[in-house]
Amino acid sequence: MAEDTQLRTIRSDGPRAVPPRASACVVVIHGDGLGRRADVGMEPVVIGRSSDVSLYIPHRSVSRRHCEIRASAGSYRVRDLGATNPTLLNDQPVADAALADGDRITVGESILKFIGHANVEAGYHEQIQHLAMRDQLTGLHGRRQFVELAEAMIADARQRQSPLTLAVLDLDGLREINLRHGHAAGDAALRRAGDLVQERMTEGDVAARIGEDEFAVLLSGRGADAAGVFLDKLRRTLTEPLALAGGVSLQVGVRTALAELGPGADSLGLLMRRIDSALS
Ligand SMILES: Nc1nc2c(ncn2[C@@H]2O[C@H](COP(=O)(O)OP(=O)(O)OP(=O)(O)O)[C@@H](O)[C@H]2O)c(=O)[nH]1
Repeated sequence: MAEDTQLRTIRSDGPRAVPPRASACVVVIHGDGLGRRADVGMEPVVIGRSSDVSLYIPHRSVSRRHCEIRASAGSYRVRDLGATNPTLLNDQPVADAALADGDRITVGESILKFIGHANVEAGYHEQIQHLAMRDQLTGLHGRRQFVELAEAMIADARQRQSPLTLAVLDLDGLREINLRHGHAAGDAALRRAGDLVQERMTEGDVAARIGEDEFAVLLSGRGADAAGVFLDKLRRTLTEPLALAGGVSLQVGVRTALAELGPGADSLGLLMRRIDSALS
């Protein structure tokens, strides 16, 4: 404390210049979908309740395809897509109108804010979203985000009748590792598990740390056989000794389970129930 008071205040020209971002963005600031955001790039951002839109708000006051935001000749526009509860722009019904930085767009019971690409707030929202949705240790999605993404993926796979399998890994002995070698060693074991999951998953898959020592991967387009191969390979690398500084070598155990989407297991809840009974 004393040291702090003796530190000289530096002269400063204020915050460093924030480079403008490549695109504007829209972020949910109130109601369902809070914190969710989307960049408005070349493709329009469609906002709605359908799982295949770019900004998904799972609330029944929101139409499946409610409105869209698009870049148009150097500016941005919002267009209502025939929503049951008309889209509002700064509290007024809107059919198609230009957007200005800071405009509020009401979609059902949620409110979104449009943030122009030169606004420092755009970067802030991106970082806050990352902090809120990601597991800070592994960089994977957290449980809440996983549930939302998984529900959308399951709805999509059912509609397209495409295979989908939930694979779960549960590390064994983390408590013991923490006790014997310290929390940093336990963190290293978790980080390695997260890295290996990320290395082995392919595009379209979603991975998350869903519990203290539990990881889930939703394998898109793959049935139980392919998921079994994926899990076996992961288990083999994960159970190899992990060498740490000071000559410490960790041996982590792993239990795995999988559940394929199908009759009797057609929701995330039912897939998780199968996983839980296989792991217990
Ligand atoms: N190092 C570290 N440890 C954690 C973290 N989160 C949870 N833990 C610890 O992980 C342990 C998880 O408990 P358990 O699931 O009973 O541990 P386990 O020994 O792996 O037992 P099982 O998974 O039931 O086989 C607890 O001791 C937690 O304190 C973390 O982020 N880092």
